[in-house]
Amino acid sequence: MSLKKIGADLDYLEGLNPQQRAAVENTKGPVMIVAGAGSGKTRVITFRVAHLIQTGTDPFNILVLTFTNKASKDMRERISKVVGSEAKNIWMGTFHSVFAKILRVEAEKIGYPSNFTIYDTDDSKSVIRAILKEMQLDDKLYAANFVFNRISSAKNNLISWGEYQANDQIQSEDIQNKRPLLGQIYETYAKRCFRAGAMDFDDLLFKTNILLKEHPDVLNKYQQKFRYLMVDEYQDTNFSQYTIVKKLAAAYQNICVVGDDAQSIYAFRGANIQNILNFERDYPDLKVYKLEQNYRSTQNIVDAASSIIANNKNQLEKNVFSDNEPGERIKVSRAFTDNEEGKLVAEAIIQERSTKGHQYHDFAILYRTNAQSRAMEEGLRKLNIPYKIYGGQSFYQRKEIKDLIAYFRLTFNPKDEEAIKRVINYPKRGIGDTSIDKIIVAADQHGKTMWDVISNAHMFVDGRLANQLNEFALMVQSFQAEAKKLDAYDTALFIAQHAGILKELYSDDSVEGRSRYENIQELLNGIKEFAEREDIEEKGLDIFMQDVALLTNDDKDGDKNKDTVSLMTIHSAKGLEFKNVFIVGLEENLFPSQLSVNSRSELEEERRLFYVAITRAEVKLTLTYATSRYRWGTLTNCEPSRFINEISAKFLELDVKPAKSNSLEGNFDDERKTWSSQPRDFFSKPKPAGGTTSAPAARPKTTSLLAKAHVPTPGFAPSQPHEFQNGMEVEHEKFGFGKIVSLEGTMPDVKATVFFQGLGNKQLLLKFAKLMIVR
Ligand SMILES: Nc1ncnc2c1ncn2[C@@H]1O[C@H](COP(=O)(O)OP(=O)(O)OP(=O)(O)O)[C@@H](O)[C@H]1O
Ligand SMILES: [Mg+2]
Repeated sequence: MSLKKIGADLDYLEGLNPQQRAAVENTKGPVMIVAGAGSGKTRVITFRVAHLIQTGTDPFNILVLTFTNKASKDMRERISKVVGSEAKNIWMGTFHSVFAKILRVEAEKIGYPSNFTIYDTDDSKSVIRAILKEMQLDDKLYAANFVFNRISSAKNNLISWGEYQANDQIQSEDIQNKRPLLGQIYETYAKRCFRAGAMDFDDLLFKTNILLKEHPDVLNKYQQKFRYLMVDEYQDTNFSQYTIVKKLAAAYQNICVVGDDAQSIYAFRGANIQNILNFERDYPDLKVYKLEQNYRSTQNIVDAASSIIANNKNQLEKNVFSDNEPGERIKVSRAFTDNEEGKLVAEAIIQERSTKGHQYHDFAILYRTNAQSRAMEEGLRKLNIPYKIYGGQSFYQRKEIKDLIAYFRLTFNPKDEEAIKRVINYPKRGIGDTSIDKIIVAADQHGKTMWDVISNAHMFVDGRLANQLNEFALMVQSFQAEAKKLDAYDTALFIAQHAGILKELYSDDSVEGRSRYENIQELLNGIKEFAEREDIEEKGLDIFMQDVALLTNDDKDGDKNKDTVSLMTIHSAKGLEFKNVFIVGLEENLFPSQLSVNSRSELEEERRLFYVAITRAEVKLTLTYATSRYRWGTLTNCEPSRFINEISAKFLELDVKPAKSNSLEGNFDDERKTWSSQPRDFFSKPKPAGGTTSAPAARPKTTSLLAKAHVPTPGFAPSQPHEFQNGMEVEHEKFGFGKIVSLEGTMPDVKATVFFQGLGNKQLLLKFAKLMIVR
């Protein structure tokens, strides 16, 4: 055991049970903890790092890999409470952010500029679409999404394009699937990215593997540097990540991984449970610690979670118990529509908050898909409940933000072809698609990059186009010159002004235009904050840009201290905990998702997702479902999820208000508020599977009233006449309340002109606008 630093305080060890403490103090050699949710795995890593530092390890020698940026930020904060400011020197972050940082230092060794661009998923798909167009391939057979996933999965399994093409099994698979050209597309894609000095997300790991494999000196350097490695959420690592960890740990073998196979929810992205099993094989000296006590949740929640996961065949055996109070039963609530579900959750939050003394930040609403947040938001807004949505469309994914960032990217990496394509004609400068095609053809013909052609335009194209390109090149060069002199904020402002973006957005005084302008201001404010930070020395825009492609909404802390309800998908809730949790949309074909119900392995993954969701709750858990909901523009009948049925009845309390027309009611014992004599049949529905209809059988007699108050009218189902009329008062998700001025066209393309207070007339296509009738 390592020596205690003189005077170091080791009191924190008191906050650990004997198994946790052993795992914390045993810092040498390989350690693995596979244990259930809430058993303190993350706590062990946190305390272990603190302990290493308190007993004399240099924080620069510690590498901790977490699943989200937020997780690493929280962990660092907790460690700093024990070790003070030394905590900032720990290498800690997601795989992507840590290895992007290392690649910036080492990029030239593998032929990349150190200021390489990180292509996000949109950029990658745009490159793929361009390639498909050039190769004149059927974009249904070779859908960009499909091709992207195929390339991604090859990279995550460390298969280069050369190996892909040479692998007989892969080739025959592709031929069988009538897509024999995937290998060639992969090759062109990889070369295109390389020519643009760009790496996609998967490259950050794939190229790290290449770097460590081909440069033993670099491998050795990082093995010496990272003498202690720790990985949280190890069950969700893919092969590429597994290999990096294995290589780095090879010299000292001080590696500690923690995870829970029952929470593996990223198989669709290549995560491989095999990595847990391999670990035992890789390190024969492995010490395995068992954590069995759940400290997070009430007994009811823990036992219900165990009863759910027991339905999965494939799992490692674990015991879990809670010493906390038995707690309340899990509440199951039914709504008739998704909008009513939102209302019901909002009302429950108000009530729970006043009866339990919880604050808004103690509540989380978890859903399977981002689209479900709309109904929740509406419910919360109506009761003035403050909330924050995590994930979803990131601030950094908005068009105007990406446009300005593309100018920044171009400034530091003029080879970046996706950035060129994005802004060469934005704001408009008369360089249209035909001109862009000319640039690409010239670049291909001469083996040059697009930037070579643009910056020497007169050598490659003639006349007017050459002049326009020359002007564009001079502008970018002026940005480069300013970036050398100015700090991040002044450079960014200079670019926003001189590229014409600020003026373009300022002159658009529509609601959307104004909000885009505000978003640009918000980005500039963020850059200003960065430039004014005192804890960093280099304040150039290039430094700010390094991580920007990896940032998500959740990393913006604007409202960190606000007391808000959290809304997020279950995938983003991993590792988190809240006193009071709502899991909404527990319906067949939504959760479990429609695509998963035909295969055991996918259904088991959905069940693990449900297990993750349940185990986020500390004291109170509510499950909700709607009997009808709008999906893809039509009202759809929904059945309660099979997952509710899988929870043993003794853990549940049903709150399904009497509704004579609903077949569920017959089984519900209203007085005892519990299961009837045939609990397990309770949710097995005799009704036909969720077909689409405008008058679902399960809806209550009050349908017409509800329709006026909450339900989007089924008017925009293509085959039906709509219910809108001139003069009707309606509500729009974004524009608020308005009045229909006129209606034109026939279904499904009826266009409504609606007058909104303060905004004037707006034309909306009924089939997309999701207008609700108020009166
Ligand atoms: N020995 C302990 N004493 C008191 N509280 C503890 C102890 N161990 C863990 N906890 C608390 O229990 C909760 C769950 O711990 P933690 O988040 O580390 O679990 P986990 O195993 O990482 O969960 P998950 O699988 O969901 O990521 C946290 O609030 C943590 O502070
Ligand atoms: Mg954890």
